[in-house]
Amino acid sequence: MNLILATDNSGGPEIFSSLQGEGLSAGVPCTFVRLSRCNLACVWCDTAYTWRFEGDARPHRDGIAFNRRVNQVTLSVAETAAAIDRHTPRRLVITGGEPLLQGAALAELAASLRGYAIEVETNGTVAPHRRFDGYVEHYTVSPKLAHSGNARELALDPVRLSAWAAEPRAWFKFVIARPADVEEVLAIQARFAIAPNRIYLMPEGTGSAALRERTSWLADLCLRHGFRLSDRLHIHLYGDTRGT
Ligand SMILES: Nc1nc2[nH]cc(C(=O)O)c2c(=O)[nH]1
Ligand code: SF4
Ligand SMILES: [Mg+2]
Repeated sequence: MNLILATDNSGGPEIFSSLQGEGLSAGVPCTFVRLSRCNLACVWCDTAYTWRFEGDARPHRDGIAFNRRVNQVTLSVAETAAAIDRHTPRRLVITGGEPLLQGAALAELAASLRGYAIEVETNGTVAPHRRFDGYVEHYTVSPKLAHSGNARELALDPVRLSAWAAEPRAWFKFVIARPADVEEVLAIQARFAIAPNRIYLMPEGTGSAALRERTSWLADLCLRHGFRLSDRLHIHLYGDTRGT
C-alpha cells in the first residue's frame, strides 16, 4: 500500500527527527512522519500545506492555496519505513494533517517497523484503524473548538469523543487562543467525564512572542482547573518551519 505524505522544503517527504515540542513526550527526541490530507479546516492551521490545495475555498487566515503536486508525495509503505529508519530516534510521531485518514496503510507501516514506540497526533474525529491501533503507545487527541472555524458537527462528534474518553492511551490537547476558549474545554471535560489530569492546554501561535503571551494567562487557568500546560518547544527553537 501507499501513503500520501506532506513534502518538506526540499520537496521530499516530510520525515525528520526533532524534539517532540508538545504534549506528553515534550522534549523527547522523536522521528516524525507528516501525512498529507485533513478532514477539517482550521483557520489557524500551521500545516495548511497538508490540505488547503488550489480550488479549496474554505477560509484560512493566510489565504494561501497550495499546489497539490508540489505539497504531496506518495511513497510505498516500504519506502516510508526505510526513510523513517534512516533517523535515529526510536520514538515515532505520526502526524499530519489527519493521519488516521490513512489507517490501513499505517497498519502496514507499523507492522513493518521493529522497536518503535509510536504516538499519533489526531484531531479526534476519525476512529483508529483496528489493526493499526494495536501498535500505538499513545494518542494525542486535539478536538477543535469554535475558534478553529470548523462546523461543530464536523469537529466534535460525541460518539468519537466518548470513545477517546474511554481510551486510556488518549491524552487530550486543546489549542487555546483566548481565555474564553477554556469554557468550551470545561464543557467537553464535564460531558465526557475526562479527568483534568489527561488534558493539556496549549497556546495557539506560530511565533515565540504569541506563545509566551498566551502561556502567561494559560498557566493560571491550568492551575485553577487541574489541566496540564503544553508549550510548543519546536517553535521557540526553530520557528514555524517544515521538517522541525
Ligand atoms: N518538534 C515538533 N513537535 C511536534 N509535536 C506535534 C507536531 C505536529 O505538527 O503535529 C510537531 C512538530 O511539527 N514538530
Ligand atoms: S485538524 Fe490539524 S491538520 Fe487539520 S486543519 Fe486543523 S490544525 Fe490543521
Ligand atoms: Mg505542528
